[in-house]
Parts: sequence; structure tokens; C-alpha cells
Amino acid sequence: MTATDLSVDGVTLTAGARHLVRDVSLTARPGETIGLVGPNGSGKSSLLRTVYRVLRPDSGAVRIDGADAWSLPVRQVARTVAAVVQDSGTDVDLAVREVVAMGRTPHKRLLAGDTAEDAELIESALTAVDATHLADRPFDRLSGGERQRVLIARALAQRPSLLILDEPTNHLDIRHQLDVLGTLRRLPATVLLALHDLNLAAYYCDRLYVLRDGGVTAFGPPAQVLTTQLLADVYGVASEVAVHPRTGAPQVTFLPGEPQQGTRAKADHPVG
Ligand SMILES: Nc1ncnc2c1ncn2[C@@H]1O[C@H](COP(=O)(O)OP(=O)(O)OP(=O)(O)O)[C@@H](O)[C@H]1O
Repeated sequence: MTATDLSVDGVTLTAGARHLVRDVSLTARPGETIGLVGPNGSGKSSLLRTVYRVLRPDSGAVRIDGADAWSLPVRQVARTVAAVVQDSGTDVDLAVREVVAMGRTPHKRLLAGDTAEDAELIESALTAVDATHLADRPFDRLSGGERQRVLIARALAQRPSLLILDEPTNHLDIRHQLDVLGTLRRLPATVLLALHDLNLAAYYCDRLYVLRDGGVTAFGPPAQVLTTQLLADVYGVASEVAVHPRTGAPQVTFLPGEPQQGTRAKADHPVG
């Protein structure tokens, strides 16, 4: 598994008169884990869709190792990029192991069977998400969190060099949230993921991009980006941010009530 250099250059995406993504630029260097955070409707999923080639940007470019992602052959993209998106593939009539095996498809010739290497990658992907005990169960009868883990296993089995995940910890209990994010962090691949939990984002991501109204309002290492001021401004919440003495990562404590006056300035926070 190698890692991709991803660059999103001035991407704008519209639906009718509506701007879903506004002039967003973002970079993910090989092996980095990059978090997209921001309120509901701020454009995280829409931006991810332009990267894994579901929605073509109206302007700007998505580059994978310098090449325009939208001009690359479909098969090449399928081998390079894996995506775990929200509520995907929920009505397939397959056993869990077969769903995970689908991750190997882009690497195989038409109708070729699984090789010993495929079988090994499938088993290790199942192990990575604690789903070996589910392997023979019908996928469509799993719980929400079990399904989410299996879809992550399918993406891992693909051995992508760029992994895109939209809220991968959705439905997962805290043990599995920590395990999955730890696994993603250790992958040699470049990882771009949308996350709502700012403390998990702070701990597991190398850098964060904060979206608001479709645009990037701040980006940089979590310790620079996650400030009381930014959280008041972007989310309208009161908070305290401290460096955790054991992890060294910023830790946000949300406080009841409105942010204090003066902490809801409208300024952007491009820390870079
Ligand atoms: N196809 C579409 N047509 C029109 N508007 C859309 C379309 N898809 C998304 N939107 C709108 O674009 C905005 C951005 O949506 P998006 O799903 O990208 O946000 P998000 O940051 O992922 O939100 P969430 O945190 O709720 O998952 C929202 O206001 C949404 O209603």
C-alpha cells in the first residue's frame, strides 16, 4: 500500500443556484490523516464527493499525485481511491466476507477468483475492524455499527493509497471508534475524513480543515485550529480548550449557555 499526494485546488460545486462548496483548496501529503470538520450542511460530504468522483466540480481541480482525478481512467481511480460514505450499500444480499471481498475487485481481471493474497487481505481487513466473527453473517442483517465496520473493512481490503471516509465513526461504540481511527491513522495511505467529534479529530488527525457555508474558514494542526474563539464563531458554542497532559492533543470541553460576548466575531481563522 502506498500513499497519494492529494490536492484540491479552488474547487467550487453548485446545485442550481446553491453553492455547496465554495473555492475550497486543500492538500493532503502522502501518509497524512486530514480531518474535515464543520457544522451540519457546511459542505463536508459534498467536498468529499468531488474527491471520490461522484460530483464533478463546476470549477477548480482535484489532483491525485498531480494528475486531474476527473481525467484518470476509472479503473486506475478504483485501484487508488477507496471511499466509505454514509448509508452506502445497505441492501446487498451478500455475506459479510463477500462484501469485504468486493474491495479486491478493482485489482482483479474479469471473473478471476480470489487468490491466496486476496484471502489474506480480506481476513486481515476483517480482523482490523473486529468483524471476523461476523464473516458468514448476511450483511443486511447486521446492526448499524457492524455494517459500518464491514464497509471500512471493504475499503481496507482494497489497499487504497487514498482513503476517503464520511463520518466513519457514525454508529460505532467508543471502543470501535478508537480502534478504527487508530487503524486509519497507522495506514501508510493518505486519509481524508469528515468527523463531527472534535476531540477525536484533534487526537487522530495531522491537520484539520474547518468548513463553514461551503468554504474553508480555518486550517492547520488541531492545536492551532481548535480555539474557543473558532468554536464560538463557527458552531456558536461556549467551550474551553486545553492541552491534554497525557495525549498532548487539544481537548475541548463544551460549556452550557451561549459563548461570551466578543467570542462570536465573524472573522475567518486561516491559520494554515
Ligand atoms: N444535491 C443537492 N442539491 C441541493 N442542495 C444540496 C445537495 N446536496 C447537498 N445539498 C446541500 O448542500 C449543503 C452541504 O451539504 P453536505 O451534505 O455537503 O454538508 P455536510 O457538511 O456533510 O453536513 P452534515 O454534517 O450534516 O453531514 C447542505 O445545505 C445541503 O442541504
